[in-house]
Amino acid sequence: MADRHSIDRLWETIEARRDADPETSWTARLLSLGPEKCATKFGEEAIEAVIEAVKGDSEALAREGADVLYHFCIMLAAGGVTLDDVMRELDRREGTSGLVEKASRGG
Ligand SMILES: N=c1c2ncn([C@@H]3O[C@H](COP(=O)(O)OP(=O)(O)OP(=O)(O)O)[C@@H](O)[C@H]3O)c2ncn1[C@@H]1O[C@H](COP(=O)(O)O)[C@@H](O)[C@H]1O
Repeated sequence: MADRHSIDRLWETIEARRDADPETSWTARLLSLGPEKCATKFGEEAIEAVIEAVKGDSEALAREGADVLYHFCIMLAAGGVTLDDVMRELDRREGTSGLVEKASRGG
């Protein structure tokens, strides 16, 4: 099983690559393109994962899922949002059913 904290290490790597040479780092190259391009790239990767999910190819979905998580972190980093910000929001929601939350909004 993957280390629970591998996404934390990935985030640290992304932050460390922020000012790296775009010729030698894909991360630095993506971030140098700006928030819009990074968000577009995330959307493309998400669609590739959707395609594998619909096809029912679980190995391909796991690979595309990794691409999605990496490019999600890139989009956050480009937009000035940290992984901790997202985790704090998840923590805040922990224990509240989506059904209860939706009902509280009249849904
Ligand atoms: N997790 C990743 C990771 N996941 C995906 N990718 C790259 O994201 C790129 C996606 O580009 P493309 O859209 O061209 O590829 P594609 O999705 O296959 O699309 P098509 O070829 O079908 O068009 C590929 O080059 C992948 O290698 C990643 N690049 C880097 N990382 C992590 O980031 C670290 C730092 O990488 P560098 O910044 O490159 O040093 C690495 O050590 C990894 O831990």
